[in-house]
Amino acid sequence: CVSKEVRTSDYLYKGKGKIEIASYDPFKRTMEDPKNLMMVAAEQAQFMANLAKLIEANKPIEIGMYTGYNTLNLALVVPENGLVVACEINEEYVNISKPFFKEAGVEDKINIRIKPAAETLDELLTAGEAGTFDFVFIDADKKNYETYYEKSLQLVRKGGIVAIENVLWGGQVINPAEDDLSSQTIDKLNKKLHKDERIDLSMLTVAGGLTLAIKR
Ligand SMILES: C[S@@+](CC[C@H](N)C(=O)[O-])C[C@H]1O[C@@H](n2cnc3c(N)ncnc32)[C@H](O)[C@@H]1O
Repeated sequence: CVSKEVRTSDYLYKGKGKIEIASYDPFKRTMEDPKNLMMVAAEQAQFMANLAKLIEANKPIEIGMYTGYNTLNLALVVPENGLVVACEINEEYVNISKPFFKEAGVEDKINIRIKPAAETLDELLTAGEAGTFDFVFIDADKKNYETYYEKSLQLVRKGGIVAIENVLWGGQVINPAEDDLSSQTIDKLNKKLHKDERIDLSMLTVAGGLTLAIKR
């Protein structure tokens, strides 16, 4: 999520950290939304786009698109024949995203699916697309994180990356309260990943905590 402390972020954004497309700045537009803390930090979006570029991703998935800032970053690095599948449940957010996808000239590289993300992932699996995706960014409802992780791991190829956002959840994962289901779910998933032989794991203290699970 975006840090409330903007000074160091502003310093990082100077140069190539942040996307501004002609007159339309998706980051600025999203900052006008009351839920803007949900947006990924610009330096994190940049990092993940570079990572996707590094592994030559041409089929990423974003689970929880919100206003599309990170999806746009991904769409800009996939090749001409690439396609980002963007999962979002809230049509209002999708409508905010569309003008800047169009202005950036990447609207044809983004397949927005407005429905619960688990359904979209099942559709992709049923369509025989297991093992064909390169990069998944999980950033939606916490209670379904484990489901998203399992389905994503099936969908990515060997060497593909499943990135998971907010894995430190404000530090609450260290000792989750009894009534804090989100922290408990994330903590359980973090512990599972530490023992998961199907992946190589890297957990970064970027923003709210970012896990990179690389499929073996
Ligand atoms: C933290 S925001 C995503 C931020 C976005 N990745 C970005 O970087 O700007 C989480 C989003 O997930 C969406 N969401 C919540 N539950 C969902 C579900 N079951 N399926 C699809 N999207 C969902 C919310 O509407 C919200 O827009």
